[in-house]
Amino acid sequence: MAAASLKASQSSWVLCRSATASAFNPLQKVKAQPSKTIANICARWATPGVYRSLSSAPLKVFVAPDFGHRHTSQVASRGVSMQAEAGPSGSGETAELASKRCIPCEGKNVKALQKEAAEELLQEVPGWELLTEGEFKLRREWKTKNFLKGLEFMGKIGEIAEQEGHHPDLHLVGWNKLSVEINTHSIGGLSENDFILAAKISQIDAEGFLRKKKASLASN
Ligand SMILES: C[C@H](O)[C@H](O)[C@H]1CNC2=NC(N)=NC(=O)C2=N1
Repeated sequence: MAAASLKASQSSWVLCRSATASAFNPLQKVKAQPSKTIANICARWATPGVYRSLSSAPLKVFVAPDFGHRHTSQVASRGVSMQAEAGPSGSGETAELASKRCIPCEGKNVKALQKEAAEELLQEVPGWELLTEGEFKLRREWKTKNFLKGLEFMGKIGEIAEQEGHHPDLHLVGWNKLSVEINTHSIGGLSENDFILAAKISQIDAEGFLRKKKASLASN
């Protein structure tokens, strides 16, 4: 699963989540203190994520969903980025998007998203990438445990697509490389439907289908 790379934007909130929570808790807002690193601020939660050590300008960092609790001191002492993987629970924004329903693609209400709007919504579906060569699309890839698990995972995705009446393009190549591409065929581009479908797919508990990926430490 592609690691979620999180964007930091200039504002003053650090958003943390409780590492003990099994399900996603409402994000805990913690005022960023320029003097402390985000790791220290979130030490109590120590959720792995892409942390940026606080420069003078406080940063807003959405902490990626954790994939198992990391040792606090490791995070605090390093004060550097820890690359998290977008997990099944996704962020609070993913859950909100996933709670929506796709609207009929043939309706006149389906609006094509411009690039800026698509990039904004992309922040709510960590792990997905935006393709802008030709028709805009969302794309995500996984390495599955084996070929049959890949087909099984595709089946789960297919069930959601049928429920939503909105369908992705599914590819399973090289026996275990599963990739999903989504856009709205009726408009030849991206609509909110595509992000809703991506969010719902991100909510699938894919643990049983995917090869385990070792989390890695990366410098800031
Ligand atoms: C009739 C049927 O609902 C439409 O053709 C739906 C089916 N699924 C779809 N899926 C996607 N991704 N885009 C569409 O425009 C679309 N249209």
